[in-house]
Amino acid sequence: MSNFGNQIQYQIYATMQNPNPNRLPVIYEEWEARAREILDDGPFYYIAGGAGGESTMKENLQVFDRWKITPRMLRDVQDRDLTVNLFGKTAPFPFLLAPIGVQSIIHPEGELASAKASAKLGVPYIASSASTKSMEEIAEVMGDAERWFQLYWSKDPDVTASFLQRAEASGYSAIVVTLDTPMLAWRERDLKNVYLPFLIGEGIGNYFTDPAFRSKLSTSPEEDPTAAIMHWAQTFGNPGLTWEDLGFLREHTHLPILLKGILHSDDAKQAADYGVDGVIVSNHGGRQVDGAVSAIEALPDISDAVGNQIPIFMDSGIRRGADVVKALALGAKAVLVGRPPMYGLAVAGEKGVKEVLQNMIADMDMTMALSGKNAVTDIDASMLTE
Ligand SMILES: Cc1cc2nc3c(=O)[nH]c(=O)nc-3n(C[C@H](O)[C@H](O)[C@H](O)COP(=O)(O)O)c2cc1C
Ligand SMILES: O=C(O)C(=O)c1ccccc1
Repeated sequence: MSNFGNQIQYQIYATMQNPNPNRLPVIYEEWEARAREILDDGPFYYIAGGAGGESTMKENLQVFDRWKITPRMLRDVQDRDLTVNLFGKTAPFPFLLAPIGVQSIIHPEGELASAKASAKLGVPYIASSASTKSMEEIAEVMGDAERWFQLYWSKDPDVTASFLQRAEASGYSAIVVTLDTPMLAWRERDLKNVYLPFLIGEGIGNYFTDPAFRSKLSTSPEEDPTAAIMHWAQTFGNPGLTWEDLGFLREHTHLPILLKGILHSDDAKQAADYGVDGVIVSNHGGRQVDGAVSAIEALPDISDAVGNQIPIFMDSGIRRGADVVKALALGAKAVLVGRPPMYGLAVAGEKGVKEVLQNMIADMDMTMALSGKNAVTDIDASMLTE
């Protein structure tokens, strides 16, 4: 039990008595604006941009406003419980760090900085297949802190099997299989800026260190990086996959398997029928299908369909504490945060990631308390009206 939000709020006001002109932002939009000042066009828009005309990306934020919380009074919210049970382990908060590739384009320390910040807070870190640092390097800086591995299911089954084996060996405790990105979408900003991080050798740390990947090259990535990058580009995604292929993953890992990118309740049902351990309702931050339904809009149907069978997670548009409360009320067990901590990374490295996460947790805690709930697990749809 805690009053996390009050403590963070107190800390902020305590330092304000000694104002520092270089203080880190508090407001989400200011983090984004500071990141914009720091990063060049290519990397900034790689992060901030979406697919096509970015209508889904905008919708991801706007749809949260359709739902209203009706706060309840006199319900003893002094000591609150923010913990959630994730596959048999207690997580301190209903938050995970979303898998984000190529963090070296944001900060020189890349994934190591965000992984360390997550580890310090106890927020599970989901390492992307497309990390610039290898999954083993990330694991090393995290000690025994909770971490999951996000799989981009390669066209080469040997590479997929090798990634699963390496993830289990280096202490990752769940596999997140991202299904919405068998290829990168039409992203106008990146095409305009002629910017694709992989072509300059960023975001392929897991592949260049992988024995199965290396065994398919006639010259090593160190001798001929261009050939290795070309081979990566040809095998990175697999648009030929079907539901029947899920058995391959089960054969190659003992870890819980979650499917990321689910937006239709029939797909969620199919996932549950295939024995998958969880789903992540997500439209990839509006980066894949422009015009796709927002994740928060898709969540209630999916919760109705499979909520009592498997845990449901959600991302795409979480910016503030109230967004988290609404997502939990609509059926998510926990949320993934993506762009906000990445702006923190751009502005202040590890410290920035920690600050963004901590403030969002504090905001969530206080919104929950002021709405009349003293435990994350008590948050339900009765709090909301449309
Ligand atoms: C720069 C960037 C890179 C991403 N890389 C990955 C990735 O490697 N794997 C993945 O599953 N999702 C990736 N995502 C999607 C996030 O995991 C998450 O779904 C998305 O950021 C949620 O939207 P939001 O950040 O706007 O809330 C990426 C997102 C961004 C912004
Ligand atoms: O940019 C992305 O959204 C993404 O998911 C990705 C895909 C491949 C490599 C790096 C990131």
